Amino acid sequence: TQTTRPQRMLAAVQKNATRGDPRSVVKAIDQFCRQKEWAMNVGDEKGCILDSVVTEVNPATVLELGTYCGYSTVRIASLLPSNAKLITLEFNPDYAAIARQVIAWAGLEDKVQLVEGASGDWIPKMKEKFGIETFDLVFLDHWKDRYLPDTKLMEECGLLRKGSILLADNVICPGTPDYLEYIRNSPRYKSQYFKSHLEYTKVEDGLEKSVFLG
Ligand SMILES: Cc1ccc(Cc2cc(O)c(O)c(C(=O)NC/C=C/[C@H]3O[C@@H](n4cnc5c(N)ncnc54)[C@H](O)[C@@H]3O)c2)cc1
Ligand SMILES: [Mg+2]
Repeated sequence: TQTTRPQRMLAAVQKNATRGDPRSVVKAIDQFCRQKEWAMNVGDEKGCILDSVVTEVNPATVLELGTYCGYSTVRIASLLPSNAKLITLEFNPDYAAIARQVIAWAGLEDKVQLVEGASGDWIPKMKEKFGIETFDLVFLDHWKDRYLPDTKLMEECGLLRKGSILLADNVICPGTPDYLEYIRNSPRYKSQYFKSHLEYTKVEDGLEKSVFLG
């Protein structure tokens, strides 16, 4: 029977990466996507920008929207201080199952809580279910038409504090026009665009980093 692309990506990790070595997991996925099959991971070029933002923020609490196969989950978690917590939401059970194994291969399961469910359902439960007051960093990389509603939901649920950072993937390609318009014109955010390329291609894309001003 035919395997899926995420299954083939996981096989590449288990074949080429060293257990417990997050950087080798990231490298194995990037090699798979460059040499074998393109997949919608944030990738190595935008991944370096992600790494620099995570390092600069040094967050104690991180929310990732859209785990997919766990590539950015591993990148982020590998840079977190020991007591930090990364919650990642994924509503596709097949992707979630692959991501759990990728995260485990990297040896990061203690830093990551993968929640199988929809962001719209789980954002309002963050305080009661996980004891989260606010998020220091949010990485948005799920369906592009959910960036804006979920950002408004996080505001309404009081999950953002003065200084919380939102980092959004794909603001050019596929594009998130309504989110960009809102976040760049809202007096409650200070935004900065990091020009880059769509993962594994020469097409323009970029990350939008926004600071919540309270
Ligand atoms: C035209 C065109 C097409 C594709 C591309 C290339 C391209 C490049 C990229 O970096 C991309 O991130 C994407 C992209 O579409 N990403 C969507 C990613 C979704 C993942 O998140 C999951 N999910 C989606 N909504 C939710 C939700 N509410 N709650 C919980 N999980 C959710 C899904 O289950 C997937 O695991 C596409 C470029 C241009
Ligand atoms: Mg993306």
